[in-house]
This record gives sequence, structure tokens and C-alpha cells, in this order.
Amino acid sequence: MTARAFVPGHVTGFFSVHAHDDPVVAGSRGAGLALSDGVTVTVDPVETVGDGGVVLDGDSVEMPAVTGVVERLGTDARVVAETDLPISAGFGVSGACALGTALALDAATAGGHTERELVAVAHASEVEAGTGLGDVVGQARGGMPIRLDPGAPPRGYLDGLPARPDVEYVTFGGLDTAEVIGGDTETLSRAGEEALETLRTSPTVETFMRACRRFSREAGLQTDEVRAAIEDVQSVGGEAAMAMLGQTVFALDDGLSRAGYDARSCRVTAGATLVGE
Ligand SMILES: Nc1ncnc2c1ncn2[C@@H]1O[C@H](COP(=O)(O)OP(=O)(O)OP(=O)(O)O)[C@@H](O)[C@H]1O
Ligand SMILES: CC(C)(CO)[C@@H](O)C(=O)[O-]
Repeated sequence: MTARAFVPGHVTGFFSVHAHDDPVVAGSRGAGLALSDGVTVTVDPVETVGDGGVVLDGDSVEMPAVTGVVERLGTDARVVAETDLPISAGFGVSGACALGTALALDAATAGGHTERELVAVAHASEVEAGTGLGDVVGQARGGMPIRLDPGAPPRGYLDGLPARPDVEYVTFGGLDTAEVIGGDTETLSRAGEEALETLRTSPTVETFMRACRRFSREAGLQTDEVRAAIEDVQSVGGEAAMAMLGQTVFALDDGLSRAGYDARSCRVTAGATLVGE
């Protein structure tokens, strides 16, 4: 039996890195948005180990976060993921594929796991793959998650902003997540902790956007194109910031179009869910 899940894209606006030997406990703190543009993951369990694999938008790809989920759940599977989101550009596509695989593989095999267990499996696989630290828990929750503790449940306490704004985004290119989070993250993490403190003091969308801008500046992650796009949106009275970790700018409402960019639009949306065939 095949099963299918939809997982929202997740844009992190700021974060700090929290390493731990246990990949369920390791993760990031920070805040972001779950987007109605996401990944549809269809899973087909197979009898013979080695017959599985991941097909992303029609191409056979290596995705260690998904392989980790399949290994942890102990049933090989063919995983077909489809998305309109750009890869490696800050939308948590690998986290979405991992979480979608966990939910759908459990459904397809009547695996009997709870949601908490499946989120932990996907989070741990994503952390071990080095492709993300907080996307999976944000994608499971949906909305505008504030990640107050690193890790997956029962760790990883989450809160959120109750707002559900319309969002636009434009991508100028990717950033290698594994390289950034595997490198020296001290400055970045300090900036991320400050941003979280700022948002906790004033939990509004406006403060979130301001904290994101300051974070990407202080962490030294903004490219020239990203900086220019953020400034262009601000100059037409809009709110924009950089998506972690990609050369991507997201804006509230129609801020990017108003500034003359050819942007895609979507909404902040609910968390990951199984869907019918
Ligand atoms: N065309 C592709 N370009 C880049 N990565 C790809 C591609 N196809 C498959 N992959 C795999 O997808 C994963 C991309 O992970 P990566 O963390 O860079 O990006 P992401 O999941 O989109 O999230 P983010 O940019 O938010 O960190 C990697 O495991 C990589 O091996
Ligand atoms: C590391 C990260 C920015 C990659 O998208 C994300 O997983 C996060 O916020 O931990």
C-alpha cells in the first residue's frame, strides 16, 4: 500500500546551533514560518532492502535525511517527492522529505508509531545528515513556530506567533546548509540567541522581521543581491528578510512584487499531514 503526506516548506528567519551527541536532542533554537508551498511525499514500501531510493521532481537523488528515516523505521521504500520549492535555498526541502517519509511510511506499513515518535525519527535523521536542525519540528507544528528549546519532542519546546500572513519569496541561489552548520557557528549562534530574546520580549510579526534582518546581517550571511532586495522592499514600505539557509528573500504580503521583483506568493499554513491518494 502506498501513502502520501504533505509537508509545508519551512523558512527559518534566525537560529542558534545546539550540538549534542544524541541527534534527537541536538538542534537549533529560532523562529520561522511554515509555508503553503511545500513537498508532497509518496511512499511505496518494498520487500527487498536496496530496492528503495528517492526520486525528487523526477530525478533519482541522494537524500541522507530520507535514507535515515527509512533505516530507522526498518522497512525499505520507494520515496517520490514533488515540490515547486527551490532546493538548498532555505525552504527545508530535505526536512520536508524526511518528515513526509516518516508519516507516509508509517501509514503505508501500519507501523503504529505516534506523531511524536515520527517527528523525532525525521528530526534525528535530518540532524545526522547535516542538512537541518530545526526545520522538521517547525514543519510538524506549522504556523510561525518559535523554537524555544533545541531538539525534537519530548525535547524541543515550541511556541508560535498566532499570525498567518501572506508571504512572497524570491531566490537568487542556494547556500550549503551542511557547510554553514558544520563550520564555526559561534557568532551566528550569539546573534540567534539575541534575536530570540528580542522576539520573546515583543512577540509580533514586525519584531520577528526586524530580528531576522538583524540576525542575517550580524551572522554575515547576506549576499549583495539579498541585501539589495531587502532594502528595495523596505523602500516601498514593505517588510522583508533573508531565509536560512539560502540566497532567498521573503517578504510579508506583496512586498517583493511591489518592489518590482518577480516573486512567488504563498501563505503561512498548518503543519504536516497525511493526505488521500
Ligand atoms: N538538485 C539538488 N540540489 C541540491 N541538493 C539536492 C539536489 N537534489 C537532491 N539534493 C539533496 O537534497 C538535500 C538538500 O539539503 P539542504 O539542507 O541543502 O537544502 P534544503 O533541505 O532545501 O533546506 P535549507 O536550504 O532550508 O537548508 C541534500 O541532502 C542533497 O543531497
Ligand atoms: C539550520 C537551518 C537554518 C537549515 O535550514 C534550520 O534547520 C534551522 O533553523 O535549524
